[in-house]
Amino acid sequence: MPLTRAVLIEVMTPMTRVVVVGDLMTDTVARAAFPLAKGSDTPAAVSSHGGGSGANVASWLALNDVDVAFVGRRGSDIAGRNRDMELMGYGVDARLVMDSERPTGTCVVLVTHKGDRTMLSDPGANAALLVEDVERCKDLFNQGVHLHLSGYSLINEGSRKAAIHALELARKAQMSISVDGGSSSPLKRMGAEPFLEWTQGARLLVLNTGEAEVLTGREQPDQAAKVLTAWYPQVVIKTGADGALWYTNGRPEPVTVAAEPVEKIVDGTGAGDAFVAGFLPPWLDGKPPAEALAAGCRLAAQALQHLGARPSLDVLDNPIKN
Ligand SMILES: Nc1ncnc2c1ncn2[C@@H]1O[C@H](COP(=O)(O)OP(=O)(O)OP(=O)(O)O)[C@@H](O)[C@H]1O
Ligand SMILES: O=C(O)C(=O)C[C@H](O)[C@H](O)CO
Repeated sequence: MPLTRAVLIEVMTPMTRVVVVGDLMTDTVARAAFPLAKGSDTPAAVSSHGGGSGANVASWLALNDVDVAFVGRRGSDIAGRNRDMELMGYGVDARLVMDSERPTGTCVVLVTHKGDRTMLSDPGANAALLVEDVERCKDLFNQGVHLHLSGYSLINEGSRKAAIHALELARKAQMSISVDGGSSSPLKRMGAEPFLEWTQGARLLVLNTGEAEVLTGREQPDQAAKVLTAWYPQVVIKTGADGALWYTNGRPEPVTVAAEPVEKIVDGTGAGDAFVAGFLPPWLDGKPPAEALAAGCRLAAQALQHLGARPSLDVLDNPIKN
């Protein structure tokens, strides 16, 4: 290829390849023998980690050398500063708007010694992501770039308009779009219809089995995937210890891939987000779905083997640790 000025500029200024719009949290993980007896003083291992589904996907993508930008909102507190530094440490182009009124989102994750979990979420600043915040990052929305929208942003009423705006910008720029289901309980409270309507035009929907059942009423993931291809060209359903499946209309059966064996599950938090980050790059490169599913399962298996939703960086060991 002749080395024209245009080629040189392209080589020298790598374009953002994936834009993630979504939630950013601090996860406080407490590992203990649950359930707790009333009035008990139970020993627990408590640690603080970066979290939030959107930020998790962006971090894992950056760790895997994908040019990625993250659009979200944080508080003007130490937790927010740590999260900002952490994202930059991973190599994410972090476009965080600072909220002077709300704290950085926090999620208390209670984990049993077997790795089972319950999460208590306070979205904080995430619930105030504005249309203007997304509009300010308009430069990121270009043809050839992929938008991954964290379903939490759509489900949360406070950030919904901003999430819908991001989808509109991406559609206008003819970007490919993937959306995840957020979480089954709030999705159920919101109802399937609005979710299906707002996310029209997405090329890929990624769900766990609970979210798939909420959206379709089908308990069997393969059945749910078939129903969903009436709305989306491609559907991926994460099936926990079974692995994951991919389906597109017209195929007799979904492509399924078994989960990566994990000897000891330490903490399941963020395994689904790691799966998405593992799946997207080969999928965007046009690799066969089985290959992309396997890459998703591999990254999810990594996430299952440590505490917290994404690997920690040294920045979290600073004295300003939250
Ligand atoms: N027991 C397990 N053994 C191996 N891999 C697993 C296991 N559980 C989950 N995974 C991997 O993690 C991926 C995501 O898990 P899951 O289907 O539970 O989605 P999720 O509900 O979004 O996850 P999470 O809430 O933990 O982030 C699965 O597709 C699989 O690859
Ligand atoms: O594990 C999950 O289901 C999550 O979605 C966890 C979130 O990504 C997040 O880390 C919680 O703040």
